[in-house]
Amino acid sequence: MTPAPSSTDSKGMTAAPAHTAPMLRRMRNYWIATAMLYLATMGLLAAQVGAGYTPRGPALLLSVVAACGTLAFYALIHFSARLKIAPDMLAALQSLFAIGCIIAGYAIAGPLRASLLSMLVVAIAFCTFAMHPRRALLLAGAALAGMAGIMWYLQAIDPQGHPPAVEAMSFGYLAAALLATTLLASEMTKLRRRMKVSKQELLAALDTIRTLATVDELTSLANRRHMNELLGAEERRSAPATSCVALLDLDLFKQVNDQYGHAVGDAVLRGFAGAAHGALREHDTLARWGGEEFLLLLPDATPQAARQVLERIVTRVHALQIDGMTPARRISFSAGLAERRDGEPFTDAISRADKALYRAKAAGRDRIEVA
Ligand SMILES: Nc1nc2c(ncn2[C@@H]2O[C@H](COP(=O)(O)OP(=O)(O)OP(=O)(O)O)[C@@H](O)[C@H]2O)c(=O)[nH]1
Repeated sequence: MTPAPSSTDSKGMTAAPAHTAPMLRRMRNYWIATAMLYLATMGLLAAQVGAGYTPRGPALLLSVVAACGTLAFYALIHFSARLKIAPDMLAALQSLFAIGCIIAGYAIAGPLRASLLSMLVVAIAFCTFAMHPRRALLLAGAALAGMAGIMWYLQAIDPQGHPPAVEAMSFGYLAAALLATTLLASEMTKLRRRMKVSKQELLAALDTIRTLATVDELTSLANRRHMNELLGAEERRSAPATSCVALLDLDLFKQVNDQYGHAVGDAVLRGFAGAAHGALREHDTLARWGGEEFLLLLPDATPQAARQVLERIVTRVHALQIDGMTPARRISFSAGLAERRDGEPFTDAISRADKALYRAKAAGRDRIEVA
């Protein structure tokens, strides 16, 4: 039998799964396991025939039916997507076929028939893992009904060979084993589902943590921690290349807060981040370094190229219009730009950029100073 992988939503509902490549591979793997089980059973059946416990004709017929059915199911798995057979349905059909074979085996097994009951338990355990618990329960019911039918038939036509009391007690054992297997396996299924949901929740939490660890909440730019990681990675980069860093600081931002309120101040920070981000080259990174201060990393950039990027930012920031601020109030920033010297740690380059920024502020703001 081929377990049908299925997806479970947040409410625990099981959706019909699509025929994905890994799922087909899994179905084929289960098919191989099932085919080996059939092969082993046929070998045992042949041994029973050899020992004279089982009649040759019915045993041969059952073996042929089992082999043809197994091959037919391989083809059905292969073409299941094209034939639009849901994996769950395929698993149910395979289970029914296996149950049918086992019941027929029981009918012809003679004194060894009780051994076939254990195979039925295995088949039902497979079903419970493979499909929705309700469907597995139905199949277990069908298996029990089928066994009850064949046992009744056998004791009716051959009470000597199949004493009614023995058949009834065997049925009792079978019913108890199937019930226990179904309950245990459905508990396992519930456990697996819970683990799957927990795994999804953990992955979502990990995603949130990763975002919190790298992104500044207000501006959605890289945060200081992430920028430090990027600077470290850039320092470790083997290719000798010229990189630049720039510190950007909004001008007279305290006045914005005081005059328009903190919420407008926040909107200015977001507006600045969006405008600046749009002016960057593909591999540049702008991070919120602190309050209204930003650090720009420009890998593989000469000071001239870095300056061009900063000037693009200036143009965009000057054009910013923030809701709640008088249109005449222009947003501006000052910047200190420094080239990273060969092999120098970024902290040194940033420190020079900071001094250049200080000079830009001292010189009247709204300007770029190169270290
Ligand atoms: N709205 C808002 N304000 C912030 C945030 N972080 C820092 N600030 C404010 O930014 C202001 C920075 O003020 P200052 O350091 O005096 O600098 P400035 O007014 O920009 O003056 P210069 O840098 O000299 O041009 C302070 O009033 C901080 O409260 C924030 O997340 N949101």
